[in-house]
Amino acid sequence: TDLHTSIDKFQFNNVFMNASGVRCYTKDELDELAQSDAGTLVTKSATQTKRLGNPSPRYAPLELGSINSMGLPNEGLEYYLDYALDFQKAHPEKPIFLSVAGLSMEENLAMAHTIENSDFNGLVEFNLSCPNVPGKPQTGYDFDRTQEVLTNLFDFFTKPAGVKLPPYFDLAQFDQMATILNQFPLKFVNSINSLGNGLMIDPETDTALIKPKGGFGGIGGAYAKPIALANVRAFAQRLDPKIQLIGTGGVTNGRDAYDLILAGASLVQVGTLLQEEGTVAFTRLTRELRAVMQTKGYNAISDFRGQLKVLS
Ligand SMILES: O=C(O)c1[nH]c(=O)[nH]c(=O)c1I
Repeated sequence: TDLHTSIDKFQFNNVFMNASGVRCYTKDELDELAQSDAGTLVTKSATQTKRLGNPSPRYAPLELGSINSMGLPNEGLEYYLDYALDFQKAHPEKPIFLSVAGLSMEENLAMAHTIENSDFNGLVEFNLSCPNVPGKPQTGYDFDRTQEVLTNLFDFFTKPAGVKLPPYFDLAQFDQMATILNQFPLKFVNSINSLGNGLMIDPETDTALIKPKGGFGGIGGAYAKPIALANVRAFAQRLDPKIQLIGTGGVTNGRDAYDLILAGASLVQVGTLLQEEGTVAFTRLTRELRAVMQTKGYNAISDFRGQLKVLS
């Protein structure tokens, strides 16, 4: 069994990669991802200039996942673009993802121009779903703004791109969002980002676990699995087949990854598990996914991608 997969013209030798924001802030972290069994990597969502983000404690592991309110700390777009340009020279066989998360439409368009005018030849992930910047509502929950940002973006942007979406919880929202996304030359949709604005409590002190926003933060890990599966499946059923799915959320073992692929995912991103287990998680996930595929008699990801059955 092999785990090679593709998005558009880009080939990957393994279906696993990191979720943006996890172990991908610095060159050293990115190099460690590149040296792991992951098929590729994505950089931390960038803003035009370096950000320190929210005050700590801003991340906490939970019994069934994690809570984070990092607040978009990052080294700035130039840092990650420089890394990407060096990386593609050294590893032409491994296309990577550059994630951007502008705090305004103007910032997103300015960063898109910078990337468009560069020699970057990988894929760009426009993060429309950061839940943790105080005072900044998520673009992904504002359909008119999403339509506007994508319209202005694709007026000039020609490099391969996709969007990172928040979880939706209503079928009418899947319909509305898919109708918008189908209007644009997107190569992929990455679903889901963390479950926005969760809250967890320290039992010793009756205090919110993390500091920012009175303890409100995005929830990841096993808590997110059923929502991630539904979002990937809903968009796979609604999007133009030219737009492929990246599945993110709730991957703790090979079977969780298998399920996201059944739902329609062409790549599987790992967040909380990677944060807690380290890049060795990709070795275990690869072994476990191969084992599930073997049991089912599948040799390739394409044998079962999107083949979720329903009861008739
Ligand atoms: O707080 C963050 O930095 C963050 N945290 C998340 O859980 N998702 C995001 O897209 C971002 I930009």
